[in-house]
Amino acid sequence: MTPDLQDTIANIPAPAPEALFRAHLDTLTKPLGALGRLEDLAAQLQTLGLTDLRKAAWVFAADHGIAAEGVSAYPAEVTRQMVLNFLSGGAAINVLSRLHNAPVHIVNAGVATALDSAPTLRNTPIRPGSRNMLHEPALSEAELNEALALGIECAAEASAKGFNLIAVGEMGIANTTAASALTAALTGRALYPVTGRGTGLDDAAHAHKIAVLEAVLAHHEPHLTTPEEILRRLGGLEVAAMTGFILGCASHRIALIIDGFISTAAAACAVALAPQVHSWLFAGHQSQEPGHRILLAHLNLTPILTLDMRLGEGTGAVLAMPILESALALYTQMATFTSAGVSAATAL
Ligand SMILES: Cc1cc2ncn([C@H]3O[C@H](COP(=O)(O)O)[C@@H](O)[C@H]3O)c2cc1C
Ligand SMILES: O=C(O)c1cccnc1
Repeated sequence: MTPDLQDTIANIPAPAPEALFRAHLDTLTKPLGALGRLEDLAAQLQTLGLTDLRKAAWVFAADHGIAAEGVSAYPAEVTRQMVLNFLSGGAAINVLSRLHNAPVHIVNAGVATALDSAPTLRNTPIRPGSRNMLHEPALSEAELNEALALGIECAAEASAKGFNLIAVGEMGIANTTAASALTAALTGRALYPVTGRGTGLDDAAHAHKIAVLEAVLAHHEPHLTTPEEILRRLGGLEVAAMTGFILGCASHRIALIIDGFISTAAAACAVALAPQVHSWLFAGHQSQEPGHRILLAHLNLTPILTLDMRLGEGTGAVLAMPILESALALYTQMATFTSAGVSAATAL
């Protein structure tokens, strides 16, 4: 672990105890517990000191060497094409980010073909896509450290801009394959239950994706002994950058809304490296990818939304923002039984 990463992890603050905030929720003019999960979300926001929400989305993009094995329904060049779409404002994440006032920041962590610079693009590719993990680790040690450092730098930038609630998204054709490999390695589950159809594989292509993943894990298995090795061998440039970003944000008191399968795989790596980062995480939604439900359960995170989405980009995370804002508004603005002169529960 680099000194930078060690410092970042050491600086992740502990949340405040929850009891006082739960007690306040119980004084509000509603039956005890009647706001359900909104009460959990409100209490968590309070423990993190988030009393007003300053939102943004960060989307990390990179290509994947494993795409050469035919594991995605779409060609690898879609990664770059979608980054251009993000920059011109036409992707789903752009629409939702505009609607919910969460400006999108795009990071090129390793798209294979060069991209021109643009004001909303951090254009710092580490290498032209990850290596093909069927034959070698996805990243060298130096590349892993660079990608983690890139994420930590982006977190410092987010903090300097004053954001305190950030949706974490990604773009990288074949990255559900990386997420499945990471999920199997981190949870100990078999590949079949954690491998889905990604962008829409048919039965034969899905079976091929699982066979490729079996070979990948067989190749790396003896070396998957630490979270860093798991991330380095089975991850990717945008996954490692997201891992660094999540750790960095938490160290700056920025809460994260994680998105779908890939973003959650990065969060799982972050938690494996630094369990205390967990307090800073919200799960925006549960995607259709079967491995996502398994990974969320492994992380003990309850998704805010279930909309049967399977997109990524940070879309499910941004969609959860109005729910978090609602939870906070209820917590701060509702009258109490005393202030409103409403009778409390009858003791039966
Ligand atoms: C047009 C298009 C837009 C996307 N936006 C996100 N993804 C999503 O699909 C990819 C992962 O699926 P797989 O592992 O099957 O390639 C990622 O890039 C992810 O963000 C997209 C995919 C496509 C085709
Ligand atoms: O769960 C996701 O985020 C996801 C699923 C399929 C394809 N891309 C992303």
